[in-house]
Amino acid sequence: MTQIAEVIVDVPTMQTNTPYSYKIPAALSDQLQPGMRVVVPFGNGGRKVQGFVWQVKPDAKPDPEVTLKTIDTVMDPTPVVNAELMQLAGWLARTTYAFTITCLQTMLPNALKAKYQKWVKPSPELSQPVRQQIFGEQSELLWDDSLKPEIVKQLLTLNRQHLVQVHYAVNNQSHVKKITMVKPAMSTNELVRARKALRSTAVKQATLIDYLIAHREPISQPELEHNLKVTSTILNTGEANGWLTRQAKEVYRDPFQTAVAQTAALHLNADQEKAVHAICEATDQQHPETFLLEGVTGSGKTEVYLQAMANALKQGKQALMLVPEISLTPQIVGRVRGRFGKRVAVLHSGLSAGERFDEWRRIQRGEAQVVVGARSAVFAPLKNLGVIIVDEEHEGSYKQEDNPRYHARDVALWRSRYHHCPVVLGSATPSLESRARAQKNVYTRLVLPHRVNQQQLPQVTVVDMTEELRHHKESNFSTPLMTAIQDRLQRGEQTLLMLNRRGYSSFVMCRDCGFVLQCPNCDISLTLHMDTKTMKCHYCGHEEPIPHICPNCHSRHIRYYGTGTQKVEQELKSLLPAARIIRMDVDTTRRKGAHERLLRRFGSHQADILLGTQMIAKGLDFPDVTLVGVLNADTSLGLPDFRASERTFQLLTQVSGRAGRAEKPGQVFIQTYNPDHYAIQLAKTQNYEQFFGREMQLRHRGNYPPYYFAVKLTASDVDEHKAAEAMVSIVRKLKTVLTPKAILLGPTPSAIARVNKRYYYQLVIKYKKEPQLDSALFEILSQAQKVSRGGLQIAIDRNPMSFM
Ligand SMILES: Nc1ncnc2c1ncn2[C@@H]1O[C@H](COP(=O)(O)OP(=O)(O)OP(=O)(O)O)[C@@H](O)[C@H]1O
Ligand SMILES: [Zn+2]
Ligand SMILES: [Zn+2]
Repeated sequence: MTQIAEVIVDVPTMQTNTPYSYKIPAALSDQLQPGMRVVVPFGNGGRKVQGFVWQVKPDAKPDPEVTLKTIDTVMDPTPVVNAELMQLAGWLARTTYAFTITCLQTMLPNALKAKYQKWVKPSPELSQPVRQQIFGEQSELLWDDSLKPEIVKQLLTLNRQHLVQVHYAVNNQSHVKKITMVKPAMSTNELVRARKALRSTAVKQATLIDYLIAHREPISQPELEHNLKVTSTILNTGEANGWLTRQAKEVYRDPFQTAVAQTAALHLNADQEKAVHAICEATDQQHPETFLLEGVTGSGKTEVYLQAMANALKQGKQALMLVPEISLTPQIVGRVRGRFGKRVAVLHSGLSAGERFDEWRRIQRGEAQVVVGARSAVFAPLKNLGVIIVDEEHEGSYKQEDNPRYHARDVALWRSRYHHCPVVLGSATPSLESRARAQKNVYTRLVLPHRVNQQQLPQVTVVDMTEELRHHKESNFSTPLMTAIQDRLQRGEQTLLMLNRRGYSSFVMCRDCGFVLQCPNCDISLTLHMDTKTMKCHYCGHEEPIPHICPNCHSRHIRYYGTGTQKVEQELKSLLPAARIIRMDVDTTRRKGAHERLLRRFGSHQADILLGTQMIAKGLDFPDVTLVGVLNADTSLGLPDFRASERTFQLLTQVSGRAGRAEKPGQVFIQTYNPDHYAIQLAKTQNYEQFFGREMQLRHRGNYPPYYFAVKLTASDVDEHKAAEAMVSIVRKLKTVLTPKAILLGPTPSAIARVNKRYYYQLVIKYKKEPQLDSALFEILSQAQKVSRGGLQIAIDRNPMSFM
């Protein structure tokens, strides 16, 4: 009998969902558990790859015909993926058309992801002079970016001639941070004796012994050195003389730069009370119920979440709260920390890899009971969930755009079934999908129809910009909005101005020939960035200097078009020289913590106006903001996508909701060229229910989600022909398995047909029930794997956020 482990291996060019069998070496025989990472040989070259133990079979009877390879080493003392997450990975792979290995890696912090080092070593046949020239005295060489191109070229040739051998090593990147702790190693009496034996000139040593006599508890070395003003040399002496011992202690990196004041639970109003009660009951009865918490902006949804989470903790359970792009909502994180203090772990992309790894370990070891995080935090290894919150559940950022293309909301629902705990989906503007499910009683609807403290919703005015443009030219500000801003400045109240970023970036155009500078790699024009004085491509990152002469006709009449946030800021400064403005966009928030700093400055009244992109629309709760202006409501409306109206309505409602949240009433101006569009008209009255009814009718008529399911397939290749051909043959294949009721859109070139030198073709399938679709898609995927070395890539996106 042999001990065998089924291992999911990490081989990008040969992915499959089937695990490979490996022999377990005797040394690991009763150590190996599912969910541990291992290093295994793979393929004929004996190349080393990382894998996850999927299953351990203690008494397998392997096929005698097959010689099994043996596991090299194990990388973890305990499993890094627990039983629940293993099961979840399998489910994700099946439902998102992804590979299990990709799913497993997505669940783990980056520090635990495989990193490979390529090493090269000389074969015995390699001549001594060449060996000396390339390797010197080293027995092998790390093959990385630092190698000179000549050497790389030479190595490639030698490799083909089998005169050198390349092998891969798996690198463990999970560094645990440690500090040195110092503590006395002698009894007080012994230390007193040692003190007496010192020469009178040994002042520093005397200080150290005095300290050790007075303090028996360990202290960190840096702290001790700082307190006593001694150097490490003195501590070395102390250790050599046996006065003290030093020991490394594991510490966590602290991702929080600021402390927050503790808060107590607020007294709930009747609607909040009802909601909290329902959620707590589901937690207490271990009922995996899904709640849709539909509460207007400023209705106190956060307080409902906090009290539901507190109840879960009281039951000895844990709570998970997802927020969209957390770095964008530091206020929310502050509130959770204010209520639960050190029990909170935070996971988001703003953390360094080390900080993230430490937060993850605190969760895994059960040291954190509350987790707040963005999309991928839905995989936090909490073992005993009592409630899951998905705040702003309609947000598109919960859907991952790359493999595995999962939606965090779906994962949250899966985990709720696993843990038998409720999920709360909260929003002022729920996604149509969720609201439709509540309609069918699949979800339980909870409603907070009023703002807390009986405050009114803000008064919204829609400004017709075509009309405005007749009076004055080319300003970003209509007269009523400008008057309102001036009024706020006089009263010392604050203003929020939002610029709809999409399709609103600046570009340059030649006034003589109309030439617009395009990205050489993508079908999209380059964006002007004044801070770096460059033209940038937002898709592939290409960058070049701003042209001063037209590359096409050599004219000098280049015009800088469009109004990015920078331009609006300039105009605002010239119109209102006294106003203090904070600008918030990708450029001003790139540095770590910048976002939070800017918001703190605004919150403490160091500015009158916060001007920003979509990132200021959500979650902000500033009592003195009484005016909100939307400079261009239309750009998101103009997108040729079925969700364009929904997105626009959500955005306008959310941003309007930032005004008048405390005692003072709020006012909103929405500038638009489509004043009569229903999404804008209904955002004006913040009438979600009416918008829902209207939009559902349109979706029904157009056979769109949520009435239909959808899958989007994309084929891309550097050769346009190959991409198109692949799509055509996929369509041919699909037509043989689909029922006549399925609706195919395409194949067509994607909205941006070329990105980073690759051409994209797509197909959208709308369907209600297609029993054979899944298996057909998996077959397409695995066939694409086999030919993918040629460059063709196939992507499958179930329930895509857009059809573009
Ligand atoms: N029961 C209550 N009593 C007094 N104040 C409350 C109560 N509940 C919430 N608040 C306060 O009301 C304000 C708005 O609440 P909150 O930010 O939770 O609203 P929200 O529904 O999440 O809004 P949005 O969707 O607009 O972000 C907050 O400052 C909060 O502290
Ligand atoms: Zn590009
Ligand atoms: Zn020109």
